[in-house]
Amino acid sequence: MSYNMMEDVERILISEAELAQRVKELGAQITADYTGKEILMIGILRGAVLFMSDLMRAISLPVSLDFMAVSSYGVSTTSSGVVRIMKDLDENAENKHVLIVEDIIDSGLTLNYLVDNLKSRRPASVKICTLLSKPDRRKAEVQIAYNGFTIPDYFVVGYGLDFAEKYRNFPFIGVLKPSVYQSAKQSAKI
Ligand SMILES: O=P(O)(O)OC[C@H]1O[C@H](OP(=O)(O)OP(=O)(O)O)[C@H](O)[C@@H]1O
Ligand SMILES: Nc1nc2[nH]cnc2c(=O)[nH]1
Ligand SMILES: [Mg+2]
Repeated sequence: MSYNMMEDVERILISEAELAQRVKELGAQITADYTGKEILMIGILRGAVLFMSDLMRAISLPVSLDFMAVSSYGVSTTSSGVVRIMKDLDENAENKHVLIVEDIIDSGLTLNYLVDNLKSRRPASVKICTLLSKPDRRKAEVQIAYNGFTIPDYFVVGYGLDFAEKYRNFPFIGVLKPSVYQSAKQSAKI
C-alpha cells in the first residue's frame, strides 16, 4: 500500500530544512549558554522525541537523557487542564542542570505543572526548550528559555506531533485539513 503524506495536510507550515536550521541554532545557543556544564535533558513523551533526538546532536557538551510522560489530550485537541505523571524520571535530578524538552507549548498547563514539580527535586537549574509555542492559547504562565518557532493558533502535526497518534513521523510541521478533524470527530461520536 502506498502512503501519501500530503493527503491529510492542508499545507506545510515549517519545512524540513527550516526545522534543521533552527535546531542547529538552538543547539549552538544552548552549547554557548551551558559551557563547562553537563545537561540533563528531560524529554516529555511522546511528542518531544523527534525534536530531542535532533537537538542533542546539535549540542557539543556532555548530555544525558531522561523522560517523563504525563496525562495527554487523548484524541481531543484541547487540554483538560489535569496533569498526571504516567512515567517519572529514572534518574535523580538533584544538582543537575535540567533542560526540559518539549515539542509544543499550548495552554502551558503541562509545563507549568512540570517545572514546579521538577524544581521541588532540587536541581542546579531548570530551563525549558520548546520547538513550538502558541502564545495565543496560554492559560498558565511558562518561562521559555529556548523557543524554536512562535506559531498562530493552528492545530499542527508532524515532527513528533500527532493527531490521534497519527502523523508523528512527518519530517515537517503541517496544518491538518479541516476534513480530517471532522471525520475524526464524527467517528468518535459513534
Ligand atoms: O501546553 P499544553 O496545553 O499543556 O499542551 C502541550 C502538551 O500537549 C501535547 O502532548 P500530549 O499530551 O498531546 O501527548 P503526546 O506528547 O504524547 O502527543 C504536547 O506534546 C505537549 O506535551
Ligand atoms: N499535535 C498537536 N498537539 C498539540 N497539543 C497542543 N497543541 C497541539 C497542536 O497544535 N498539535
Ligand atoms: Mg507532549
